[in-house]
Amino acid sequence: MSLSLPTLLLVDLYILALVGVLMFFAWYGGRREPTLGYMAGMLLLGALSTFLIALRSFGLEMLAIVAGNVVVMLSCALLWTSMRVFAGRAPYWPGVAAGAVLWLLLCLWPAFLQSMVARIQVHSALTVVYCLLAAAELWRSRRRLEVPLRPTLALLLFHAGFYTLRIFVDRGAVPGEPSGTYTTLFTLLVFETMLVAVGLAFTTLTMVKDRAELKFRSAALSDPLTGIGNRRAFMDSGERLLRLCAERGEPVALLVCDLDNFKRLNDAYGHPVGDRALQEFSRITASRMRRQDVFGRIGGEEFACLLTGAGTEAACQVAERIRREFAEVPFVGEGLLSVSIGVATSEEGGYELARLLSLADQALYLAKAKGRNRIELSASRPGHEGRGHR
Ligand SMILES: Nc1nc2c(ncn2[C@@H]2O[C@H](COP(=O)(O)OP(=O)(O)OP(=O)(O)O)[C@@H](O)[C@H]2O)c(=O)[nH]1
Repeated sequence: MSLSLPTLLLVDLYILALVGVLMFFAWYGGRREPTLGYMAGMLLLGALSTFLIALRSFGLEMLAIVAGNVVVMLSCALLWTSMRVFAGRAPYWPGVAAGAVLWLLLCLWPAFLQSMVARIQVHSALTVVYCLLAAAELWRSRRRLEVPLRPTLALLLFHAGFYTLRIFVDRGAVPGEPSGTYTTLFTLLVFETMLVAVGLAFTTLTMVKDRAELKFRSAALSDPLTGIGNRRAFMDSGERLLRLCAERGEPVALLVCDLDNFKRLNDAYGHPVGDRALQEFSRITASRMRRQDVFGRIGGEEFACLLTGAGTEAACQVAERIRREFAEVPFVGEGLLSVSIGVATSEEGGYELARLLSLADQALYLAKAKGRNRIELSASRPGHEGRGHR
């Protein structure tokens, strides 16, 4: 099977323009994610460069060599910029222009213009540099980005490798010799570049979509005021943790914490002060949690903590530290800040979250009834009276 170069150039032009336009609409019609905007620019400039390079067959050699390659360099630079903005950095415009400017300057030098090998080597080297820069942008931010980057990185490195090979292999069309080898190489090059560009468009779109989903998911699970998990997050993670602990036979304790007289605090000092109290409580309690524990805001001024490996005594110690530390926070309206905590453990409630919550709620109710700013244990065990701690 043989591929005719003019046909391939036509297909290349059509595909890059089509994917570029689709990418443009993905950017324009969506949330104007800049990564997609630069990627659309990369594809549309790619299509334009194919058009300019194809003009060579119509005798417009200089236009193809000078303008065609300037556009290629700008297209590569936009690929790098697309990855750069995805990684959260601003575009670096001198870097974007550098490849195109260098090409233009070299074209002022007749020896360069006349040497096909030199042109191939410079063109390939600049392509490799932009691809490696794009890959480096993703690689340096790989931990922060939290979405799969491997397909994009693989395509960038494959393309960089392909063009590195070209530097050593492609000698261009040798005058006086049949141009068969050069044409085959060039055809392969156009084909590879087209596939990589389309592949990158697809993987970039996927990365952007994955990140948006991640953002929505974490927004749906976190409480914007305190930054900790909300009720849904607590219930989801709590159920998971309880299943794990049940399998291991590990004890678990649940603390349900409710700030005291919170309505009075709000009424006396205003909601912003109430909000600060909630933030302060979250900060103190979060600092008492271990990595495997689950902590969340399950209601307006109600919080819950699931403590792994904790029996009654350990749970009461943690609860008492939280209660004391919160009561000692220097705050407006001295004497107003306090918390009541109800404690239930897997010993009496088993590993069912709803049951543990109900037992801890009963204990909390007892704590409120006994004057607030105290800790009460669930009284569900036979012969066990709710015990107050203060
Ligand atoms: N500032 C602020 N207030 C909130 C928020 N969510 C709920 N509240 C308030 O918390 C108060 C809860 O009041 P109550 O349920 O009567 O509880 P309380 O005043 O703490 O009384 P006890 O629990 O019995 O000590 C209400 O006034 C709510 O408006 C919030 O995000 N910010």
